[in-house]
Amino acid sequence: MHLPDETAARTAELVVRGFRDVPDFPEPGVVFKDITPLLADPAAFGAVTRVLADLATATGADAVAGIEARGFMLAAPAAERAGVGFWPVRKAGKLPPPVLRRDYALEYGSASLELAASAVRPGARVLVVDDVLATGGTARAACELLEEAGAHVVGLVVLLELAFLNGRAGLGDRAVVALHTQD
Ligand SMILES: O=P(O)(O)OC[C@H]1O[C@H](OP(=O)(O)OP(=O)(O)O)[C@H](O)[C@@H]1O
Ligand SMILES: Nc1ncnc2[nH]cnc12
Repeated sequence: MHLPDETAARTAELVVRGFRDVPDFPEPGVVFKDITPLLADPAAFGAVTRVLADLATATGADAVAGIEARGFMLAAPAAERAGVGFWPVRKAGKLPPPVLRRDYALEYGSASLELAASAVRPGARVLVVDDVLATGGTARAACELLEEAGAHVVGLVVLLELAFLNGRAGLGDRAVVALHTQD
C-alpha cells in the first residue's frame, strides 16, 4: 500500500498546514495535534478524504473502519467516496451487546474500544483509518478487534504519524501509510 509520489507530497503539505500544535494538552508534556483546522477547510478535507478513498479502492477494501471519534470524521466520508461500507470501532459503553472489547494504553492514558461483531462479515477486507498514530496502542486494539471478528485488515492509514513514539513497532507486519510523518 503506497501513494504516488506527487499525491504523497501534495497531501503531506495539506496535513502539515491542517494540524495545529497545542502544547501541554491534555496533560503536561504532550503536544496535542489538533485536526480541526483541516476539517474546517473544505478543499483540504475533500482532498484528504479522496486520497483515503483511493487507498481503500487500491487495497480492494470491502469496508473502511474508523476509530471513535476523530477516525470517524475521516473514515466515514472515505468509505462513502469509495462506495464501500463504514464500520465504527467505538469507545467502550456506546454499542449495545454483543460486542468484542479491547483495553489499551495511548499516549495520554488508557481506554477501551468495542466492535459489534455482527457488523463484520468474516473474510471481508477492511482498511482502518485514524487521524494520528502516536504510541500505536489505539490502532493495534482496533486491528485486533477487527481480526478477532474475522476480518482481514489490509492496512492502517493515518494522516499524521508521530514516529518518535514508535507506534508502528506494535503493529506487526500490518501495512501502515502515514500521509505525513513527524520525526
Ligand atoms: O497511538 P495512540 O497513542 O494510541 O494514540 C492515537 C489515538 O489517540 C487519539 O484518540 P483519542 O483517544 O484522544 O480520542 P478521540 O478521537 O475521541 O479524540 C487519536 O485520534 C488516536 O485514535
Ligand atoms: N499528541 C497527540 N495529538 C493528538 N492525538 C493524539 N493521540 C495520541 N497522541 C496524540
